Amino acid sequence: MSTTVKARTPVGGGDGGDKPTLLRVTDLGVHLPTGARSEVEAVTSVSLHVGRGERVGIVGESGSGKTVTGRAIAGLLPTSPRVRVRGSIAVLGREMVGAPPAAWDEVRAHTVGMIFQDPLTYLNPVMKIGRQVAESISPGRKRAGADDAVLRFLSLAGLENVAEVARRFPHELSGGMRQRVLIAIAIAKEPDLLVADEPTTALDATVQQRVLATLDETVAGLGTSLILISHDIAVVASMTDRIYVMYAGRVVESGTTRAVLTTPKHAYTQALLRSVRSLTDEDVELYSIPDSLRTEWAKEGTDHASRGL
Ligand SMILES: Nc1ncnc2c1ncn2[C@@H]1O[C@H](COP(=O)(O)OP(=O)(O)OP(=O)(O)O)[C@@H](O)[C@H]1O
Repeated sequence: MSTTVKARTPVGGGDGGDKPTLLRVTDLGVHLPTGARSEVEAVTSVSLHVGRGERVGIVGESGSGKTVTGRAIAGLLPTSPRVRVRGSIAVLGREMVGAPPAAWDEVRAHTVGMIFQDPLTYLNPVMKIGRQVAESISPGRKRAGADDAVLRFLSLAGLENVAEVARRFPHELSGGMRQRVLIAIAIAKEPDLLVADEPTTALDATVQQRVLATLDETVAGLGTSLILISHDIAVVASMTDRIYVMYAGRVVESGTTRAVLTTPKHAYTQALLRSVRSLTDEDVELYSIPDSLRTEWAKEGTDHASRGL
């Protein structure tokens, strides 16, 4: 267990149905080319929704289709004509499957932002941090004082000495600072929805906790909806209202975070929960796990591989 972020109290009635829908994905399928004549169906029949201000987790093991789902939602799948997307991705009611690149540019400029795992891949190595944040700020706000806004977003993303940070290049910052810069760049667009794909996986445990806490506070402060993608169910659990569990390209279980954690129905979810932890007292308190379930898990052991899953 690596996180000490406080357990999140679910919002509303739990299934998100009481929140105005910001994003509705229906029966999403994504085929990606893997060679000259081969392809993989990376995502099959995925349906999910996110309400305004809601936080949703997508969890599953490596290769289960989380990233492809997140990239599809942000319109960031590879651009090859051999990439086939079917089903529906409705952003604020607007259908985006089959939409032209300009429509996706507009959605990414105002509505959907994405934070990736590896900041160095996404930051421009030869551009100062301040300018990279400034380029994310909408033109109207820029006129109102670009420098102040840059410093404000860097500060909102949990960075200190922001004037100094703004003058630096990406390689002059630590991994945790770079990840915070990515958060600043993403929130500078003031999106309605942030898709954070394994935002802290590359960081060590202590930095991970701090960056997660910052992400938590930032989206709460701005009222931004969040899709948090992680292989680590503990990270997702502590930050989200609802969870979708993916396995082999499909959603195999979904529900409120509490329900999925305490009464997982699908064998894969049960295995995922067993595999991520030997429960400590802190976990039990953090996730409000009932004693009965703790005892049951303890009896079953933690090695899901031996169960052939
Ligand atoms: N650009 C790509 N081209 C071809 N196949 C891809 C591409 N990206 C992902 N895939 C395949 O799509 C499937 C789903 O991958 P995806 O990256 O979404 O999984 P994931 O759950 O995010 O895993 P991880 O946690 O390792 O990132 C896998 O079979 C993967 O090999």
